Amino acid sequence: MTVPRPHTAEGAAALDRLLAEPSTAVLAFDFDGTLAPIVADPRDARAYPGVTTELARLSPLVASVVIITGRPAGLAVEYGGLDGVDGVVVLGQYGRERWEAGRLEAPEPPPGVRLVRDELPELLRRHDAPEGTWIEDKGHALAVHTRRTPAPEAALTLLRGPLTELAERAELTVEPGRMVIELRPPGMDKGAALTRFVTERGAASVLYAGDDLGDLAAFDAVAALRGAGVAGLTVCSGSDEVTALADRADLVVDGPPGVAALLGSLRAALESAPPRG
Ligand SMILES: O=P(O)(O)OC[C@H]1O[C@H](O[C@H]2O[C@H](CO)[C@@H](O)[C@H](O)[C@H]2O)[C@H](O)[C@@H](O)[C@@H]1O
Repeated sequence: MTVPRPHTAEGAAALDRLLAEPSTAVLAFDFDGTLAPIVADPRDARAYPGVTTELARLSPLVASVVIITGRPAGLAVEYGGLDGVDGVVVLGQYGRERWEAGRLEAPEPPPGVRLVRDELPELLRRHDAPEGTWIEDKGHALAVHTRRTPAPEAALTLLRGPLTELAERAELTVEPGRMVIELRPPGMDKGAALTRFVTERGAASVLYAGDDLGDLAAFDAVAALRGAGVAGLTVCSGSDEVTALADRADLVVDGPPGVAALLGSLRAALESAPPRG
């Protein structure tokens, strides 16, 4: 199984560096839509078959494997079976939380989160949110999901204005995503989280794979890291729902099955590489 070739020169150079010097490479992944297929109920999301095993085999071959997700870190660990991946780090809630070796670090949520928690049900009633609209309370943030309504895009359009107004009053950030609008604390995003982690590890190369609008900040971070001499490869887990990432990515694969295949090909290439030295 050969590793698919990125279609950009920068991406191809980063892949070559990653394969030549894996011990200085960071492999970073989003969770939903990238490692786990999108499902109607967020509580049913699980890693695509084979993904966790491939991550576990890749982890000792590279500097670090890190998951950067909008999910609470503990939930991503549970849904992804990530406690079976030695050395993995999970940066949850867009980088506010850090899970590593079974320990979770998280700051207190800002007071605006409580305000949103208190007001959101009444706001949805007042604006006739359709049947199927669902509030996901993530402790540090709240997400309003419309995937299970009869017309998810129309429901998002209906709620976008009122949710933005509430977020402003609560001094929170609006994070749009796949059939979801999240109200979350400002001051951190996946780009800042990725930059901090790559710098902490002193990596010479980074691969970042994502599928949703929240991953664009990480793509921006990869571009900035290139300017600082870190070889960067962006991978889009492609879908019909979000096209903005495919336009920016060095490599586009076919959703979580494509990501799983990419992991397998990387692992096979690294395992078969002759020892260096
Ligand atoms: O950063 P991610 O790991 O991609 O997490 C982003 C959000 O993903 C989840 O919602 C999305 O996946 C659900 C399950 O497939 C799907 O039902 C929903 O429509 C998607 O928006 C999650 O529920 C959010 O908390 C995450 O922030």
